[in-house]
Amino acid sequence: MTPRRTTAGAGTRTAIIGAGSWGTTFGKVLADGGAQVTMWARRPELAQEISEAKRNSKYLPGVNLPRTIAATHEIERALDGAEQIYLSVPSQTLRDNLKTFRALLTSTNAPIISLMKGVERSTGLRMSQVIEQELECDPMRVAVASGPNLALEIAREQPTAAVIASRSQETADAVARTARNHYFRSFVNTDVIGTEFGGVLKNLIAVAIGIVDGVGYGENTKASIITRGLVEMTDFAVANGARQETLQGLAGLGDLIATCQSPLSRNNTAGRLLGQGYGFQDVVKQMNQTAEGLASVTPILQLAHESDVHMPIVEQVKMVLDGRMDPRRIAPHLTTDDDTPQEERTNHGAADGGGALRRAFQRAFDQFRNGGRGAGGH
Ligand SMILES: NC(=O)C1=CN([C@@H]2O[C@H](COP(=O)(O)OP(=O)(O)OC[C@H]3O[C@@H](n4cnc5c(N)ncnc54)[C@H](O)[C@@H]3O)[C@@H](O)[C@H]2O)C=CC1
Ligand SMILES: O=C(CO)COP(=O)(O)O
Repeated sequence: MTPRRTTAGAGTRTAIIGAGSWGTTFGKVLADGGAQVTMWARRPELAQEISEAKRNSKYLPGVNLPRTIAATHEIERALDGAEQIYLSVPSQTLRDNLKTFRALLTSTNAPIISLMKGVERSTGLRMSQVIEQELECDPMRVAVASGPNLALEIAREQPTAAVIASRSQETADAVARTARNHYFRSFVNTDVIGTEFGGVLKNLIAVAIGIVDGVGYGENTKASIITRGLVEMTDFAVANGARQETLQGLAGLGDLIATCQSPLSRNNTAGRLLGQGYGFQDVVKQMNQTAEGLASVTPILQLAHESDVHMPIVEQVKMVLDGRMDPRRIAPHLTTDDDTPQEERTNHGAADGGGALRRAFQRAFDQFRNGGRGAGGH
């Protein structure tokens, strides 16, 4: 079947900063949707391979990239005339990259879209917050993309969906029209917090699932951890300003299923090595791609503590990473939990006595008070 070339985003000039597996795959998604794509690769030889051979053999072996895709190691060329700018570097390197490229990124009003799924280890900030802080830019210019998006499957043009979130509906819509083709469809929402935390938190549950796999436990244990993991994700995200329904969508449940089920997942793979008894340092050495969950565990638990959210599964991941717990003891609940029967509760609005409702009113009041802009929490 001749792929139907979407017209909505056709011709949009896009730049992608980061030529790893996801940046390169997303460049293919955009180019296959008719956008003009110029990638920035740190290494000149990688830029050359992408531009000339239309390959990225290290990250996407066997995948032919669109003939129209270009790449350069010169950031000025990559950003020249870009109408949309996508960021796809490891989360822990974002701030330094923004500092390096600040002048170029602040000399344009092009939307900046985060493709990343981590929180900054030193501050606990989400990627959109780091962008807004480092560039001192209008939050309405910033969007994030997330969802069940294992890069290699998408690079092989297997159909999937994503969600584009921005506080600006117009920005989200414009990006979704560009990030769309016959095998990739973007939905939109305005819950940046929920969309980002969905992508960050599913990585932590995926590490737990990998541990279970490495230990050799079966589907019951995995299903219990995925189910209770979604409760932890939603409790945490709602307590930090997200909308509950976002965690039940593509960026939460959807991505959790994909990442927990797939051997393609780097977080799942890292967990499996831990479950097999490898120490944290050995796991890091063996991972030749980014496993964001390993760096997000500590800042997320710090944020959970500050927002009084109990995350027994994530706490166990931390204990395994620190060598304080035998991976074979991992369970959907902390074995140190008291033995009082716990209500299963999946309605997160009740998690904190209706606090979610109170926060929704607070957010509306903040937006009213700030002339339509949200509270500092975006
Ligand atoms: N790979 C996937 O399936 C997906 C990944 N993501 C997210 O995309 C983001 C990027 O990850 P991947 O592309 O998967 O990682 P990767 O490990 O495949 O590639 C990382 C890229 O960043 C480059 N890099 C490393 N240090 C850098 C620095 N200091 N400055 C600039 N570039 C640097 C590497 O050379 C490499 O090209 C992560 O936040 C990840 O969670 C999101 C959806 C899917
Ligand atoms: O985010 C992803 C799928 O949506 C990729 O997951 P990993 O980072 O665990 O490989």
